[in-house]
Amino acid sequence: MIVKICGITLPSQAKEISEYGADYIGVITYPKSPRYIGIERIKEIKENLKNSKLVAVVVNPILEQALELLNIADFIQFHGDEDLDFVKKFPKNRVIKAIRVKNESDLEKIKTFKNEDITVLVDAFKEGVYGGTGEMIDLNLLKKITDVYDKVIISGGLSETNLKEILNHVKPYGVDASSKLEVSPGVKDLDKVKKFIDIAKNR
Ligand SMILES: O=C(O)c1ccccc1N[C@@H]1O[C@H](COP(=O)(O)O)[C@@H](O)[C@H]1O
Repeated sequence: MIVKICGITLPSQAKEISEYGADYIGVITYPKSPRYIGIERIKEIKENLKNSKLVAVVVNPILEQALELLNIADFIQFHGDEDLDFVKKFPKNRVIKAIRVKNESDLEKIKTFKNEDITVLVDAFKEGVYGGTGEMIDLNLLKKITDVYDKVIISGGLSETNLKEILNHVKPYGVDASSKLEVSPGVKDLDKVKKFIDIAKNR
């Protein structure tokens, strides 16, 4: 199972979390996020990754900017209102399409990307906030989602205190956490991060 730790802003923390075994390290390129970092800091973080892949999280990007990010990042995560036509302009094996889930009707959106073999990340929907909300998707809905598609990374309020229970109910393609593992926006609590990775890796 893929373990992604997102909202990383500090190269030193990227290094330590990568060395501890995170498969993916996520950075936020959305300027309105308190975890936003610019291209130079993204490059510094990339230089500090051991075996982890770098995921650049975007929200409704300009096409050229998003394509440029793929010169640095291994994956681009579309976390806004991007539709399938836009997402298909990118190599599908380097794309993660985030779907902010409100209710069961969003299963149709997930199937749309499943039909194109595009990896999906599900996050909790919150009006007016694109991500990093710390809010969870209902566990029964998460079960329905992971029954519909095997290439789903689950996110939204995941933490070292709730992950074990969640994994007793669902076996997702991956897990992704950010705000619940922080001491402040963009600054991770490394003990919490390590506990999260240990639980996800069942070690
Ligand atoms: O983290 C953010 O600030 C953010 C801003 C805009 C789009 C996505 C963002 N983060 C993504 O949201 C998930 C879930 O976050 P959380 O664990 O509930 O805090 C996070 O993993 C990022 O991929």
